[in-house]
Amino acid sequence: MSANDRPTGPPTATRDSAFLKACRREPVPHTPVWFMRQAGRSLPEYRKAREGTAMLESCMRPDLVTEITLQPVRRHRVDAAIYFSDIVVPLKAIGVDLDIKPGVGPVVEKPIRSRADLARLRPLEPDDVAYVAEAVGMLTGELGATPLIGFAGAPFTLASYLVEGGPSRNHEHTKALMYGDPQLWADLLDRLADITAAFLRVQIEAGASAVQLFDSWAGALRPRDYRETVLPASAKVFDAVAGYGVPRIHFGVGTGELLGLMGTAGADVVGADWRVPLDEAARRVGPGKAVQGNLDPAVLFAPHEAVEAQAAQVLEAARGLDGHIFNLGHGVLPATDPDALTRLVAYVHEATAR
Ligand SMILES: Cc1c2[nH]c(c1CCC(=O)O)Cc1[nH]c(c(CCC(=O)O)c1C)Cc1[nH]c(c(CCC(=O)O)c1C)Cc1[nH]c(c(C)c1CCC(=O)O)C2
Repeated sequence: MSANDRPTGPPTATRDSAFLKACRREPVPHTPVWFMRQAGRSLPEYRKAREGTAMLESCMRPDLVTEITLQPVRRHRVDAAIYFSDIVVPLKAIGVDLDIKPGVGPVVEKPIRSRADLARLRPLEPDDVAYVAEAVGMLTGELGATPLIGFAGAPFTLASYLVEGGPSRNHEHTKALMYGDPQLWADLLDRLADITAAFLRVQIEAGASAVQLFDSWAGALRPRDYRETVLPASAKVFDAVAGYGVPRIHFGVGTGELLGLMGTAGADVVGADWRVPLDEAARRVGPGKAVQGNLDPAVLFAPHEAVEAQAAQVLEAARGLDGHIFNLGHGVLPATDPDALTRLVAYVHEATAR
C-alpha cells in the first residue's frame, strides 16, 4: 500500500490497537471491527486480482495474498486484516489430493474413511508452507500498526471435509466414523490438531498478531459428542500456541449450545453467530474471555438505516462486557454490497467512540 492509499482519519496506531486491546479485555478508544471473509468474495478489486488464477494457486503467491489481504483494510478501514488463504491450504501442502471448486468449496478426491487413509495426513513442516511465512512477513511490513489475524480450520471442520469428500449439510460420513470407530476418529482429530497447530505456529512466528480457529461446522454436534470427541483436539491446538502470547479466537456457527464448552478450550476470545445475543453468549462462555460478533450477515442486504438499527442492537447487547470485537455472525456473503460494509465500520466506530 502506498502512502496515498493509506486511509485517512484517526492515526493508525490509535485506531488499530483497539483490536488487540479488546482481545485482552483492556479499555478501547472505540469498539474494533473486522469481518470474517472480508478478503475476497464481495470486492470487485478481489475478482480483478484473482482473474485467471485458481483459488489454491492464489494462496501460494505471496504477492497476490498480500494484495488481497490489504484490499478490505484500505476500502473499509477495518481494525484488523485477516490473512488471505483457506482452511484446506495446510492439507494441500502435505499432499492431500484436494481442490477448491468455485461456488462449491473444498473437494477431496479420495475421502479419508479408513485407518490406511490416515497415512495420507503426514505432519506439516514449516517448509511445506514457506510461501505463507513469506506473505505474512510482507504483510506485517505493509500493515504497520494494523494487526494481522492468522487462521486455521479446527480439527472437526477439517475432518468433515476430509471424510465427506466435500461440503456437507448433514456430515453423515463424518458422524458414521465418529460413532463407528471412535479410536480412528480420535487419531484423525489428533493428527489434524498437530497439522493445525503447526500451521498457526508458522503464521505467528512470521508476525501474525492474533489467530482464529474456525470450527465452522461444530454446531452440527451434540454437546456431549463435542466435549468427548472434538474439544480435546481443539484444546490441543490452543495449548500449542499459548506460549506466544498472541490472542487466540475460537469461532463456530450454530454453537449456542456449545459456547460453555468452547469457553474451556483455551481461547482468549470466543465468537458467536447471530442466533445468541452477545450478553447471553458471554454468560455461557464464562468469565475472563472477550467475545466477537455477531451481526447476521444477511442484514447487510437491508437498507442502511436497518443495518444501523440491527448493529445498534448488537452493540447494546455487548454494552457492559469487557472486550467486544464487532464482527458478523458468519462470513461476508458473496453478493454483499461492499459499501454496506464500509458504512457499517464507520457506524460502529462512531457509535462507540469514547
Ligand atoms: C468452512 C471454511 C472454508 N474456508 C474458510 C472456512 C471457515 C470460515 C467459514 O465458515 O466461512 C475460511 C476462509 N476462506 C477464505 C478465507 C480468507 C480470509 C477472509 O477473508 O476471511 C478464510 C478465513 C478464502 C476463500 N475460500 C474460498 C473462497 C472462494 C474462492 C473462489 O473465488 O472461488 C475464498 C475467497 C473457497 C471456499 N473455502 C471453503 C468454502 C466453503 C469455500 C467455497 C464457498 C465460498 O466462496 O466461501 C471452506
